[in-house]
Amino acid sequence: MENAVGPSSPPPPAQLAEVWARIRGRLREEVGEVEYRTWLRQMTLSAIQGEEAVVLLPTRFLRDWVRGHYGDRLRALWQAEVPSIRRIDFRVTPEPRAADVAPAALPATAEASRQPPRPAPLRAPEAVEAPAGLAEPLGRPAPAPAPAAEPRNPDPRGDWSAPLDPRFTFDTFVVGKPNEFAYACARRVAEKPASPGFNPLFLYGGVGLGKTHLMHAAAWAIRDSGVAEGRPPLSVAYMSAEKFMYRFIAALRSQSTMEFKESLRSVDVLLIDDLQFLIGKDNTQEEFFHTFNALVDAGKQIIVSADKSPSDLSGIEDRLRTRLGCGMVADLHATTYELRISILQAKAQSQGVPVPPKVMEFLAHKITSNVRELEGALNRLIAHANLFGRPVTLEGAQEVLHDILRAHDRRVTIEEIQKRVAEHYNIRLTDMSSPRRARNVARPRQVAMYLAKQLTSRSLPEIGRRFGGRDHTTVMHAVSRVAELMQADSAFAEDVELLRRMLET
Ligand SMILES: Nc1ncnc2c1ncn2[C@@H]1O[C@H](COP(=O)(O)OP(=O)(O)OP(=O)(O)O)[C@@H](O)[C@H]1O
Repeated sequence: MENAVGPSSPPPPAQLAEVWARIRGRLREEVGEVEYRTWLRQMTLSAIQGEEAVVLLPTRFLRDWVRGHYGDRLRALWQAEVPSIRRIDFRVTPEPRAADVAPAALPATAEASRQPPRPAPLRAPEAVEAPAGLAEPLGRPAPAPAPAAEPRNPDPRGDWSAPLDPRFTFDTFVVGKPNEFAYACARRVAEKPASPGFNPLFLYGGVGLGKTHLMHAAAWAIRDSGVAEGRPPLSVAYMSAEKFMYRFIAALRSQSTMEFKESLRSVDVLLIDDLQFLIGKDNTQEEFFHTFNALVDAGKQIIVSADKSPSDLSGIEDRLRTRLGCGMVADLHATTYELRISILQAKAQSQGVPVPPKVMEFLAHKITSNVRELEGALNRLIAHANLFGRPVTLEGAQEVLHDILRAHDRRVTIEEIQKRVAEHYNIRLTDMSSPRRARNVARPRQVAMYLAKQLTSRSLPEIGRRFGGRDHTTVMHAVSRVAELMQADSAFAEDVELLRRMLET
């Protein structure tokens, strides 16, 4: 469903750079800023060779780590964009970097000499910058896949499940008080899909608490439910609400809405993640509403996730809200200390690395915001221990995680930052999340985003969400713009520094 280019051939280089930027962006959103920066930032796309994407990493250690931990996910993301790509070949970047010299001049390192000659490297941007003059009301990148790059489902019963995350199964989900109800509902749906009272299953809760994990787990189970008896896997379509909107708009532009509708309505299970991003998009909501009805009427299961319950989602049409709430609504609560400990134990065990209980207690006390961050911190510790061949210790943890821990110690919330900045510039608090772009509102908003990045450990996507559902590229743009302005304008810099000091004390 997520395919952005034709199934048979890779796109031309310019489009490929965009595809790669999208894949990295998606990964960054999924793993969070800390994990992305630690492991994935230095990844470059070298070439497409037949069914393989060649991805370079600067060291052997990083290459092995990325291949082991993100290899399947990257392959799934590639396949969703370019179905002809079936494998990823992770290699170590030769010295000097292939970008700087012609392939013939590459030194014959043992690594390089085992590998086939490398076509000219493709350098993709780190992330898509926020386009100037954005037309889209919430400040996300304009939805503009060219008609030529339209998604096509080669086979309506084909493998829609490629974008499902192989790590997100029931087996790897740790159950505790805060999520046991949602877990039980997902299990029930997996056992008896589309039963009345459980269709749709609407999962909601704060950032990084396991909504996506649970919806994927249910989808995997439904998909493979008949396989043991020799039946083929069922078809599952998974996409974010944002992607649904992009695809729908692209289909409208290329006059292929019928195909879009038919292909979607032919799936057995439909998963829509982060439904809050459909807010205010009337046409898309209308289309979603019809797809929703068609699937439920045909006895297919729908699972939806959002950051709020149906009744609290503003900007959603009433009839859709009613439809969304008419199945089972289950929330995932903030984690407890006990659940965080259990999750850490399970994750450490699955990686086969001994982590002393003291370190787990320390992490569970310090990193309380969400599971994604907790997981990212643990992964970082384990990687450092592997890298230097040392055991994980409390002292080591304090050193390795000092940046994350510092941010958590300050305990400044994004809401406090927004409030302080709004007061300081004398604008309304609601303007922090409004679509207004007048300079007198937009600049303070950028300052607040900048401070949120500096003073909290929230990832860019999380910050974007708190500012009216904006995209992470908008936050990135705000952060660099404010930094630039601070360099150029000392009065502005003093102002921002003053705000920072007020918030820190
Ligand atoms: N109970 C749990 N057991 C094991 N892993 C968990 C649990 N809850 C969350 N995680 C892990 O935390 C990470 C974030 O979870 P997930 O992506 O499902 O969160 P989410 O609620 O969908 O977040 P978002 O609001 O950002 O979409 C994933 O790696 C997931 O596997």
